[in-house]
Amino acid sequence: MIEIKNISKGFNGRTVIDNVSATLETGKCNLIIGASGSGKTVMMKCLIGLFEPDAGEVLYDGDSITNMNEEGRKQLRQQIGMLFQGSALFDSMTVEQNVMFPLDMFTKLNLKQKHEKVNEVLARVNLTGANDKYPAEISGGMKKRVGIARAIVLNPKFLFCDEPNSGLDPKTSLVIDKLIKEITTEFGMTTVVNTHDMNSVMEIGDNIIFMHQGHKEWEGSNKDIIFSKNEELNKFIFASDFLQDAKDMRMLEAKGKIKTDRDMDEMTK
Ligand SMILES: Nc1ncnc2c1ncn2[C@@H]1O[C@H](COP(=O)(O)OP(=O)(O)OP(=O)(O)O)[C@@H](O)[C@H]1O
Repeated sequence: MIEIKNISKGFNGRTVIDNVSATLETGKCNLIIGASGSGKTVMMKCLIGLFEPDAGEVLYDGDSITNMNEEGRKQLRQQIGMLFQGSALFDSMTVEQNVMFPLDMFTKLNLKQKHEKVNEVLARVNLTGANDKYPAEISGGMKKRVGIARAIVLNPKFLFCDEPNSGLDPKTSLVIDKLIKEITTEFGMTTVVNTHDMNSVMEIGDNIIFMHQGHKEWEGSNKDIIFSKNEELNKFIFASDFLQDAKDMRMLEAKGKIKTDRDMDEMTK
């Protein structure tokens, strides 16, 4: 579990994160959503300790990263897996070498053990046999899966995914979303996803934090979102008329006002 307690952060006298508190739960996909510039990336950097907040603190399973010394942070970082926006694979390394990298850096496993671990995580992301390929030889979706394999190879307790669907088609995005959701449950990780992909929000949003102009405007699940009356959230989510119509339909459906396909036909006559 990650607890965010009254975090604020500013640059050059301008507040960018304004007194945000939230609880990011274990075994769940916690999404940080919001328009461009709303503070999602700054928030994520405060969470993983890349930025020092001006006020407030972040607790990992009760331990405050804000007050941790360098050694404590180093140990914590080994429990954190990161999936970067562009996958951030090393182009000159094979898939296997990319996934093995954290094992080389942070463990004393022998080569046989490292091979076993790499093969185990590659199998988990459905990339068995891709060991010797180079990033340039695989698709964007496969690169993300290699990125996920590398992020989970040290069995992290916390997984951070920055825009995991950027550059992917909707079908491949769904595969990546489902994979993130599955491994989160399977390994009991606290997963934090920074996104503005509405499909992801609806698909994997167990706990959604909506950022607006640096503050937490709304919090809820993908089940709550459709009924939210928050004006800013609705403006953000239902930015197109098509989505607004879809929301109206879903609400009628949920209230039992649309019962059959024939009713739907009547309504659209
Ligand atoms: N290092 C920095 N120095 C000064 N201002 C910064 C810095 N990093 C971010 N900002 C400002 O903080 C605000 C929030 O930026 P942030 O990158 O968190 O937005 P975001 O919600 O992640 O946007 P996007 O979806 O486009 O990535 C922006 O106005 C940005 O210009």
